[in-house]
Amino acid sequence: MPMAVLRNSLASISAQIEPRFRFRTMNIIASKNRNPNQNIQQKVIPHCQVIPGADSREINHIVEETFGRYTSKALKRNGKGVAIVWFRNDLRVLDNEALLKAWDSSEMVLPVYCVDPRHSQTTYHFGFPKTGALRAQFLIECLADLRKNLMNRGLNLLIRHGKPEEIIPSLAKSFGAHAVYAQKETCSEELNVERLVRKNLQQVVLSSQSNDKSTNHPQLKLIWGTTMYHLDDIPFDHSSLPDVYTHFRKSIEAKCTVRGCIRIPSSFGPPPSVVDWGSVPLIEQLELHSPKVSKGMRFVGGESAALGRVNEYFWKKDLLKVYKETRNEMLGPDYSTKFSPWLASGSISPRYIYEEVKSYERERVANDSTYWVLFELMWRDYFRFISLKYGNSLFHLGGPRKLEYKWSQDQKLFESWRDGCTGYPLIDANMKELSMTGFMSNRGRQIACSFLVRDMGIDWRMGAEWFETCLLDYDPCSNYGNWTYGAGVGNDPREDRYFSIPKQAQNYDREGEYVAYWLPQLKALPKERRNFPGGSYIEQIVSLKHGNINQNRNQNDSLTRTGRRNNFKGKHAQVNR
Ligand SMILES: Cc1cc2nc3c(=O)[nH]c(=O)nc-3n(C[C@H](O)[C@H](O)[C@H](O)COP(=O)(O)OP(=O)(O)OC[C@H]3O[C@@H](n4cnc5c(N)ncnc54)[C@H](O)[C@@H]3O)c2cc1C
Ligand SMILES: Nc1ncnc2c1ncn2[C@@H]1O[C@H](COP(=O)(O)OP(=O)(O)OP(=O)(O)O)[C@@H](O)[C@H]1O
Repeated sequence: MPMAVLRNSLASISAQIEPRFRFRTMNIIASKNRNPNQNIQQKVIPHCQVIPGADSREINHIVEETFGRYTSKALKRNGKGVAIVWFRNDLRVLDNEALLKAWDSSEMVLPVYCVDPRHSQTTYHFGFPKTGALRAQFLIECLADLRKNLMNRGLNLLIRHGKPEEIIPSLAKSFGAHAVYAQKETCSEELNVERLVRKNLQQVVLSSQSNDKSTNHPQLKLIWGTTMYHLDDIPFDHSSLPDVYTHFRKSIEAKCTVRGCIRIPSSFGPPPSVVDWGSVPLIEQLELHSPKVSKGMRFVGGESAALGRVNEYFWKKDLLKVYKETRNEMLGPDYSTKFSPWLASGSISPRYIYEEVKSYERERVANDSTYWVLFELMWRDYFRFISLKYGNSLFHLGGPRKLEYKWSQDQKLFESWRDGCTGYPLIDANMKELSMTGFMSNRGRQIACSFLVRDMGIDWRMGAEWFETCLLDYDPCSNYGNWTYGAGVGNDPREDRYFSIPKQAQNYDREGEYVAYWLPQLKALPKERRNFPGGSYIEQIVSLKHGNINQNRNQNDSLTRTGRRNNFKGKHAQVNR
């Protein structure tokens, strides 16, 4: 059928069908006109790409359609008085159980976000900024969007600057709130705040008409909400969680199902009467300078943008079906989903992504790629549950296995890594992308981690804390979990996960496009030399533990030992994860 006829007939069908399917059909029309791998193959990467790419009209349309799909008119609330929702890393309206429970248990919901000054302090050991400017900007956008989506559903967002343990109990007292609902966290910094909020709520005495004195303090109700599989559904107590990811995955796949996203009412209102709802903070109020992303990807914060990105990656560009083949690339928006910044801030629920994958499998295709996104989301779940099992040892030098290695804290080496001046283009390009955009591919993160800990022998916590500063998708469990894994102190069944730079460059940046994008001085070199520039680039700060880069231009996996550092025991296997 000629394309114009196909387009007309699809458009006329789409006019007669349900809005949800109409929207997707139009996307099929768009994607039928182009090669789905076009962006991946051409690799003409413009200077700065906004993610998602859709304009605000299109995003609003997606948000309206999606919210409509998850709205139920049959929901009725059953409570009395006021309940507070304390938003933390769950900055969304859809599939937010804390919000729904607060609505259900009250006549009025007060949604609150506390801009915690501790997030503007420094990381635990090495004193880097706790939140870099790029993530701060992303979070500011998340808050603005959350407020907008709450207002569209009859509420607002109260924004206060200060510690939750001071603000929340004081609001509970002023509004006579009987309960505070919030998403449960698992790491000690957040647990400490939960403990203090609960303690201070105990000091608040409500002038309740109830005779039952035990219910006279506002209750803190912590709701599980971060993972794809619910904590209550996994087939083991967290203390007996399998240490090895594959055992964990097989067990949950065999024994659990993912719960459906919850339905929401058409309005969460009315809101309580509030004199001043507070403004969304300006970046300067967080003592940071406004960041400008001039190159690479610029992620837009918020639930609306997150829904836009899911729509773009799955339906509009039709990229889900090739995810497994492209996910190890490093350049541009299309090789992987880029969902992580929104998942980390809770702007999107992993269960929503699960449901979209299942719809895609029904409506388009089910293959290894569609499964693999869920496989990766199970990694995310795994690290979250591992943090429950191992507590603070995830952050300790010896990791969950309490292994002792000799680590260096050489400042000069560390700074060359951090600033992207090691003399290894693949490392330098990745580190520049991280500091300029707040993002780095999974491939890049594994290589940069391996280089820091294995080639430089640097204390892995320095790398993890630098990632904590910079990453838009910083999540304590995924970040420290992956770092302990990469440093060989986590639960990796392989003894030594060494990533050889020559081999990684050959496999994942053969033409040197990635390094030339971030290090334009390499553009003039022949493609095959960009990753191996020799004297045309800055001097290498260390030699590689396995295989000198200059000797290995055409050699994939030389195991020449330089003997420079030998901090690790065990066999040095080179791996491709
Ligand atoms: C040293 C190191 C540090 C990391 N720190 C973080 C972090 O702080 N926050 C974070 O979200 N991810 C972290 N990751 C995991 C992974 O690199 C990112 O989740 C991924 O690159 C995000 O891009 P994406 O959304 O396009 O991923 P996709 O490839 O599209 O994967 C889909 C989703 O699966 C999840 N996922 C994929 N790989 C992993 C993984 N290895 N561990 C946990 N979840 C995964 C993410 O939620 C991701 O959004 C780290 C990995 C390494 C090696
Ligand atoms: N959300 C988080 N982000 C970053 N780091 C975190 C987070 N939660 C906890 N940590 C880290 O967990 C560690 C807790 O260390 P802390 O000293 O308080 O406890 P501990 O287990 O008693 O350690 P130690 O026995 O070494 O004193 C710190 O490194 C802290 O930064």
